[in-house]
Amino acid sequence: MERISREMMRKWLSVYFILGSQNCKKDPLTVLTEAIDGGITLFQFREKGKNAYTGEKKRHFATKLQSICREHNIPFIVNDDVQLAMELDADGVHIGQEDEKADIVRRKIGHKILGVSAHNLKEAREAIAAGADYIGVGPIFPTSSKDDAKEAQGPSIIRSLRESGIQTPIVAIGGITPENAKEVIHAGADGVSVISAIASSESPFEAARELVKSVKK
Ligand SMILES: Cc1ncc(COP(=O)(O)OP(=O)(O)O)c(N)n1
Ligand SMILES: Cc1nc(C(=O)O)sc1CCOP(=O)(O)O
Ligand SMILES: [Mg+2]
Repeated sequence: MERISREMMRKWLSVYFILGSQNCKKDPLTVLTEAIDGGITLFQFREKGKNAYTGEKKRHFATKLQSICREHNIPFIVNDDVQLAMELDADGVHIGQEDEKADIVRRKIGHKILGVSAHNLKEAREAIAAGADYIGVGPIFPTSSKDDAKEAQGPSIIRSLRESGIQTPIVAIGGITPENAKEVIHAGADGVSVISAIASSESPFEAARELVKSVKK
């Protein structure tokens, strides 16, 4: 397996859905299936926070979500837990500034996809130097899905990273909805990453479809 190309990475980032059991009003497997039918392009397993599964329950839950992704050719990314990603032979890992160091993770995962969170130009440059395939930039808008989220920076952070010469694929995250998704794409993001816009929707299928439409416009 080779490192993913930037072109393919940009396509996969288009509508990137993140989910954990704690985010769902209904059965998470149904939510993921509906979201895939609605057109999501990438999936992240993020099982953390209050009442999150741990140990064998977490692993078992992850394998169920991974099977659904495999059936539909949607790459499966694991948040934070590099060991789980390797055990499951996931397609990649997403880590933040408080997680294991990106260069160490890159060595552990070989050519699997590596996503790294960055909040400014310095972090973005370091992530890229360490081998990130994409960077996750946020929160763009206020979010209630992450307890320790930083202050929202608005789409201008994406524009500023692009103007500073960052060409690595970027996905915007935090408070993104079908209504504001266009703004971050116009600012230079390759895609949008969401939890609540899909997971808290009455219809994850419709929500995903609306996001796909907004990102394409
Ligand atoms: C696509 C994407 N971007 C950013 C994050 C946030 O990662 P991190 O800062 O490590 O925070 P947690 O998600 O681990 O709470 C992400 N998960 N995905
Ligand atoms: C997981 C995560 N990371 C963020 C960051 O800023 O790095 S914001 C966030 C939560 C995104 O959820 P929602 O789409 O419901 O706002
Ligand atoms: Mg993290």
